[in-house]
Amino acid sequence: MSTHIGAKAGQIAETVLFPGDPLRAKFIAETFLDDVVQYNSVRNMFGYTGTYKGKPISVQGSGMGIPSLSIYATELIKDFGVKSIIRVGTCGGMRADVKVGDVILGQGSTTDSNVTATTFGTGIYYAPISDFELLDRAYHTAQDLNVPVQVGNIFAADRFYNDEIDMEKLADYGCVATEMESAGLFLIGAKYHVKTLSILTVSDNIVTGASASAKEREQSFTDMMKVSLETGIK
Ligand SMILES: O=P(O)(O)O[C@H]1O[C@H](CO)[C@@H](O)[C@H]1O
Ligand SMILES: O=c1cc[nH]c(=O)[nH]1
Repeated sequence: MSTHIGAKAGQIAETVLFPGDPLRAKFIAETFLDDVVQYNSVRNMFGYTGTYKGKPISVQGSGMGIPSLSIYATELIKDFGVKSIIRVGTCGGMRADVKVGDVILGQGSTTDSNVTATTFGTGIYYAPISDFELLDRAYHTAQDLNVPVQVGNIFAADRFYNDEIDMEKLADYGCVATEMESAGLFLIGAKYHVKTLSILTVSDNIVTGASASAKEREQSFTDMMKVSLETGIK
């Protein structure tokens, strides 16, 4: 048991799917996994281990934002020996052609969070990137499943409600979608030499104002979930 995860040693698989919403973790476990055991309910940040196509895999809620995700990612790695973490998240499309329901693979993540600056000090603008092997696997898995994906730079924002940032300029420089965790996850992956990736579904579009409901965010993004599960067990 760690400070925030009430699992016993050996209860968490080496590969973890990592949605922000703990109810999305519950949905993935109950919908796709066999022989499921719930190992965590501390703070209602649900965590489950089961098997997918006979292979062990865990699903753990991360909460929202880099500070919350960092707690769970660090404990998964340091206290439970996790080797691969795949974020299974929602995001806002930053261009009009990035539509609700589209699946995005995070190649790298730009951020306004201080985590990169406080890790390396003044003048170093570290560029957090995902693990290429996981990215490559997810890309080809999506092709096999006939799920169209876009691959790109994810803007991980510290604030969900934010009119201070020039999102148009970021989009012009290649940012595809915005969410709140990827840069923190990729940074922790680099620190502990653990594989990390973000597989995201567009839940709304910040240019057009299109939006999915909370129920859809929790349950209906099954393409992303299948790509994540297949990537996780390969
Ligand atoms: O749906 P999740 O995975 O929580 O991801 C997105 O949704 C939350 C904001 O509504 C933030 O955590 C953001 O990154
Ligand atoms: O963090 C998020 C998640 C979804 N949509 C956004 O615009 N931001």
